[in-house]
Amino acid sequence: MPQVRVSNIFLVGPMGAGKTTIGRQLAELLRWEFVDSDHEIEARTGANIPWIFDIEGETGFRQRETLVIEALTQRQHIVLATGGGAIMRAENRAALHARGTVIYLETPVERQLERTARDHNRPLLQTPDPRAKLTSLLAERDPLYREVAHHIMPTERSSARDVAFHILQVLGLR
Ligand SMILES: Nc1ncnc2c1ncn2[C@@H]1O[C@H](COP(=O)(O)OP(=O)(O)OP(=O)(O)O)[C@@H](O)[C@H]1O
Ligand SMILES: O=C(O)C1=C[C@@H](O)[C@@H](O)[C@H](O)C1
Ligand SMILES: [Mg+2]
Repeated sequence: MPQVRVSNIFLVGPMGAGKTTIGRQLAELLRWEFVDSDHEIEARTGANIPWIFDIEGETGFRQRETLVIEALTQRQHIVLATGGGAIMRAENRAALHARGTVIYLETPVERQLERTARDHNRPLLQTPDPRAKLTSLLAERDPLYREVAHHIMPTERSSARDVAFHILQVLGLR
């Protein structure tokens, strides 16, 4: 089968999977532009994510997210870190799958908890039991991450740097 040329890399996965961290490193290694859909939503709205959730609810945030995914996936040679819930809408999954190579950063709940413990910018984790929340989100979303992905990369036992190199290797980019 002829190798398909990779023109974009889209990272999907749960909170704390390392999408932002690994995405930045990939972009640097490839000399491509790095874009983070959460940051883009904040920049376009002029408000941070907790504020958007407070004022517009999760539904308002998801509408903004779909507009941003639709716009960003039309670019070329970008590494895009998506928000953890970006795969919830079928239209987002369709745009991601068709317009780039989608990598699922597969990460167990224990690692997600460790990696998100010090950060309060994730409204869905402002709950008395973040472990239970991450567990139920992953149960609901894991099938969708798998559905949209072209490749699945475990992040549990590797540093962000090693995951980035492994992705380049799998995609034949180094
Ligand atoms: N493979 C890894 N090993 C150890 N730590 C990691 C790894 N990947 C990311 N981290 C660390 O975990 C934290 C969360 O990572 P990051 O913000 O990149 O996750 P994310 O997937 O973008 O989350 P979100 O969906 O909430 O935006 C950061 O402090 C980062 O340095
Ligand atoms: O998992 C989620 O639904 C979210 C993840 C973050 O990246 C942000 O997009 C927001 O906090 C929602
Ligand atoms: Mg992120």
